[in-house]
Amino acid sequence: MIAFSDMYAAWRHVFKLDPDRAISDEALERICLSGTDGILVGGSSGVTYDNTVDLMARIRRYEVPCALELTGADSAVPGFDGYLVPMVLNAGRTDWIVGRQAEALAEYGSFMPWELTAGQAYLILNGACTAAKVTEARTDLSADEALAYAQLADRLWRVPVLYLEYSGAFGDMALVRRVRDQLSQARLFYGGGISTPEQARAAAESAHTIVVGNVIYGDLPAALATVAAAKRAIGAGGSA
Ligand SMILES: CC(C)=CCC/C(C)=C/CC/C(C)=C/CC/C(C)=C/CC/C(C)=C/CC/C(C)=C/CC/C(C)=C/COP(=O)(O)OP(=O)(O)O
Ligand SMILES: O=P(O)(O)OC[C@@H](O)CO
Ligand SMILES: [Mg+2]
Repeated sequence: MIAFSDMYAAWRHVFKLDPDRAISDEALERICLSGTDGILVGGSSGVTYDNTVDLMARIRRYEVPCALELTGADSAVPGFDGYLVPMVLNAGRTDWIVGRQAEALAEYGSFMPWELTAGQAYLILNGACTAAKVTEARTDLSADEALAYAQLADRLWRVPVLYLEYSGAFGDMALVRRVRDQLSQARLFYGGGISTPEQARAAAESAHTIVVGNVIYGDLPAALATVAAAKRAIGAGGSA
């Protein structure tokens, strides 16, 4: 069996599916057979055990790797290929950085499949997205501040995944590249506003892994077209 760390280290393109949003069987089949490297299951609100287990079971009809972003102990469903635990570096309150995670681990840590689990340091840079609002993130960062948060996660905490989150808006690719270029060991995930092949390609040339979410629900053909574009991108994806 392939280790989870080897699995996500090979991801250049993933789709993010939200358990709280409806998707037809036909659309799900096209997503799972698209050639994407993996499916991330996660959302900022309305994620429950029932809607997560339901979505996982539907994705499991296909061979595509599938990981869960753990946003609450209540929705920690067994059976995924891997688990990512978000910690929001620029959250307004410490409970979104380490507090809620520590509370969940105090209660359920002995049940954690650690060999399938990785920490995921989020830097949220679009103040209008749900995750920014929920965590009261300080998103008006200078480039130097963003780079400092990235160094903290990568070099001090040695978190294996750093996630630049612009959910709903296409981000600053020059900044994404600067962050990637200074990383020592973390893999850089970029997500936010990718809805065209050109954006997918630019993002895939700037980050190691790109995450495509909302466009799935608004324009499925556009979402599917991001896969080939990311795979054609030159450079970044192969190495952390
Ligand atoms: C694995 C398993 C079976 C274990 C069993 C034992 C068990 C229950 C262990 C507990 C595990 C654990 C450590 C849980 C901690 C969970 C927790 C409270 C984590 C904190 C998560 C966090 C910081 C959430 C804030 C929001 C955030 C960063 C979400 C990430 C996902 C995201 C940004 C999705 C995009 O959201 P979307 O809804 O699409 O947003 P838009 O509206 O902008 O589109
Ligand atoms: O939904 P979009 O804007 O594609 O962003 C993807 C992902 O980063 C959301 O967590
Ligand atoms: Mg979304």
